[in-house]
Amino acid sequence: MPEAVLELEGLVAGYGDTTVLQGISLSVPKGQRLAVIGRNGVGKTTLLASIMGLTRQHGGKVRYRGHDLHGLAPHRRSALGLGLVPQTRDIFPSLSVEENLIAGMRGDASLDEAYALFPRLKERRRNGGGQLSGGEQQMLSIARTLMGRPELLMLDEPLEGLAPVICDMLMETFEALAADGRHTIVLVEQHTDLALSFAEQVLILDAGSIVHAGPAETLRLDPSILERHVGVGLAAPPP
Ligand SMILES: Nc1ncnc2c1ncn2[C@@H]1O[C@H](COP(=O)(O)OP(=O)(O)OP(=O)(O)O)[C@@H](O)[C@H]1O
Repeated sequence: MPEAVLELEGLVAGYGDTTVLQGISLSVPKGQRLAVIGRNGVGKTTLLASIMGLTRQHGGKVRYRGHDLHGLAPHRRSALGLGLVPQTRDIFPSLSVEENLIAGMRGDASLDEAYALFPRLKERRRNGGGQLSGGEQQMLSIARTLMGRPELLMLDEPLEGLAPVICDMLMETFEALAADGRHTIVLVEQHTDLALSFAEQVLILDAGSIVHAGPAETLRLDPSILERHVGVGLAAPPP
């Protein structure tokens, strides 16, 4: 059994006095690709934000490589190896692409590496973050997070609002990151078909609780589980 990179035990967390996550337990082994799906507002973003230390933890435990993260600020969690690409694509609009990347750098991370992953960013390196298209901003947000050398990479709806050709390119990038042996990936995604084709394991959240957990294959073979918990089936395969 590979070592667990991330373990949650009865995590209760939310915003101020309000609890959103109602006791989440999970274990993510090193190198796994986990997808988290569920209807709008069920707590997917709150789950990633809580692992990163951006919400109030009311109870339970978050462990990264066996270390209890309770009370640790987000930047300390980044330094340990956690990385979040937020839904809001947090980039500095007034800094250039290159300056954004440099701001996120840690250890032996290099600009060449970011540009090899996303050649488009090299072409746009002198442009301001705010001048980029939605797809380029997402590339920059992902590349900036990778500059922090995360071992646990959490992606919050990275395809939202992007053209299909960009979605395909980003999914290929996630495949490559998952295959390089250095990343454990947690993907929150509304495109259920893409999430299931990427992931090995899937969690379905509803009202802040896990209502289904298991291999992606189970959901591909029995889409009624998705219909029950997410309200959508899978797209029919092409003829
Ligand atoms: N900053 C916040 N302060 C207070 N409540 C919040 C905050 N952010 C989210 N919530 C609430 O927490 C609940 C879960 O929201 P969350 O964004 O985690 O859901 P989600 O599953 O990611 O939804 P979506 O798919 O729409 O992004 C919702 O009821 C939402 O209104």
